[in-house]
Amino acid sequence: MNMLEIRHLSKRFGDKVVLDDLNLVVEEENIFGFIGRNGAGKTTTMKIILGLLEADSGEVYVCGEKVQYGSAKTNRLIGYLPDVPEFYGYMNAREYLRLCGELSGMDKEEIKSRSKELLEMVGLLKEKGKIKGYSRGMKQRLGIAQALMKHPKLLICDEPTSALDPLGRKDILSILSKVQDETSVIFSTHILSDVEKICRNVAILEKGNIVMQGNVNDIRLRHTSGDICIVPERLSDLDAIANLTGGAVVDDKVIVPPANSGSSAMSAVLSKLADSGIDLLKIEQMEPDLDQLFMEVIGK
Ligand SMILES: Nc1ncnc2c1ncn2[C@@H]1O[C@H](COP(=O)(O)OP(=O)(O)OP(=O)(O)O)[C@@H](O)[C@H]1O
Repeated sequence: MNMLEIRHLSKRFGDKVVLDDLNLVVEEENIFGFIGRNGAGKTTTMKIILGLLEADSGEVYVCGEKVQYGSAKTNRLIGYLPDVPEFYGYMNAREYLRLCGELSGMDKEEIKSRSKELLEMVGLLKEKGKIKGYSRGMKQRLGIAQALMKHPKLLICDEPTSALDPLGRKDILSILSKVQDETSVIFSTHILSDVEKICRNVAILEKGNIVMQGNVNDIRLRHTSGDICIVPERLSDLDAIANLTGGAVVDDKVIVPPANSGSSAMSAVLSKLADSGIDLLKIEQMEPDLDQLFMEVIGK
């Protein structure tokens, strides 16, 4: 079943078109990366999915159920972590989760056991202090726990790592990796290295539309330049390798473009080097990282 289906969604604010006939399907899966630069329309899309914002046209389905603007019915299926989660600072984490559980109609025992389980998962079980003393990373972790209280089928996280330092980001990524066993996650961000670490599939939102979508590894393979990078054990062998393969010396490696190595690039290069007696540290086909791809697809 599709966790999320967006059909022909359009939204403008005044004259500004933010979403322009947007179509997107997120299947039941692990972690889906929703990528777009600042102002691309990620938060707008999420607010429409949550029924908090009215679309001009188009439809959104969560687990096959149609989202109605102003109705919270489909939100029982969704856990939401906003980009800047708000809390009652005078409470501690346990009190806050208890309040969230009570407001959503969970019974006492369930609240107790689920809170304990989630606080343990996000590393806050032993934290007794008030939320007002929490770091941003701790608040994001508590936000994830709160969003998961009612075992949602889909967790939507709006830029959960953007304001965090590298350690805080690492914590959140590792928590989301654990969450995926139980819940599909949509993870919006403009930090592509985070996406590469945990997402299997991605969609890139640009100018109100999805300009690229698919499996991260397939996308990388599709866009590989075919260049082969060769790193010799001895730098003195660089020129000899370049001569044998038709490549060029770049810093401490040789880059062989595919045109010089025929259709089966790697085996052609390997056979040219086979009898040379040159020892190699590394030989690999180069793949672009998501940052490069992102710049390519948004035309920068
Ligand atoms: N209520 C509003 N009224 C007018 N313009 C709005 C409103 N909400 C969003 N916008 C505009 O819509 C565009 C998309 O905003 P949105 O917050 O969805 O982007 P985003 O991809 O989430 O960006 P960011 O990464 O900066 O959060 C922006 O140009 C923003 O200024």
